[in-house]
Amino acid sequence: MEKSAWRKRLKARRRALSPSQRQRIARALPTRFAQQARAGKARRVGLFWPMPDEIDPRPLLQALVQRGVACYLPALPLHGRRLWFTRCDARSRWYHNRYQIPECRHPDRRRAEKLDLLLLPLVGVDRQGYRLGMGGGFYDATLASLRGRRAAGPWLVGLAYACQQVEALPVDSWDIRLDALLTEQGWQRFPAR
Ligand SMILES: Nc1nc2c(c(=O)[nH]1)N(C=O)[C@@H](CNc1ccc(C(=O)N[C@@H](CCC(=O)O)C(=O)O)cc1)CN2
Ligand SMILES: Nc1ncnc2c1ncn2[C@@H]1O[C@H](COP(=O)(O)OP(=O)(O)OP(=O)(O)O)[C@@H](O)[C@H]1O
Repeated sequence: MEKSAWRKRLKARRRALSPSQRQRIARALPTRFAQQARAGKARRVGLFWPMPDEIDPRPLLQALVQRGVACYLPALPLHGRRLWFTRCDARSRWYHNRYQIPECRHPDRRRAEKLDLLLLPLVGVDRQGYRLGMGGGFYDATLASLRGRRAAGPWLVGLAYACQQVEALPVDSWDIRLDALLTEQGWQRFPAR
């Protein structure tokens, strides 16, 4: 099956969750997140503002900011696909990007390489940690510089509903593999290559 067919199937799965299920899962994320020692130690964490049907990281964002962790949200670049990550705190100025996703402005804007941990949105993920996104190629392009020297970059953690994981997805040469996955069922670590 092609990536486009997988996207359709997996988007339908996450769309089927009820509002009360979504809310329960979102509220439990701060506790779930803290159950992994490496996550608890991260000082600079990249998250995302949810698009419709995606898992909602906002309760986690709020909990981390309160705990003094520096949190960052993706911002689309003017040209190309390499995302910026902008600090999210009381000083941030909010606006909507061209996909109507909220983004913020802040003097502290950095590249993914300069985060300790990056939570990635996804449409699907497989047993090996290969990720299927919305098809924009943004995260793949953002993380391409880390290919082969992953020790230098952030810990790459997919954040998704458990129903988004499947046995195996089609893989292209540019696809990045996740280090771990966090779902409502807990943490899963993928073996290093
Ligand atoms: N929450 C969140 N933020 C994110 C991403 C994401 O997947 N989730 N991205 C990850 O790359 C980037 C934005 N990527 C996007 C890629 C494609 C479309 C897109 O095709 N939108 C269509 C509707 C898609 C649909 O409903 O199927 C559109 O606007 O017409 C939107 C955003 C950066 N921020
Ligand atoms: N490192 C890269 N070099 C060249 N092209 C790339 C790179 N990364 C992604 N692309 C391009 O991005 C397009 C979309 O890729 P893909 O379908 O794998 O995106 P995705 O992982 O689903 O999206 P996203 O990362 O935004 O969530 C591909 O057609 C490819 O041309």
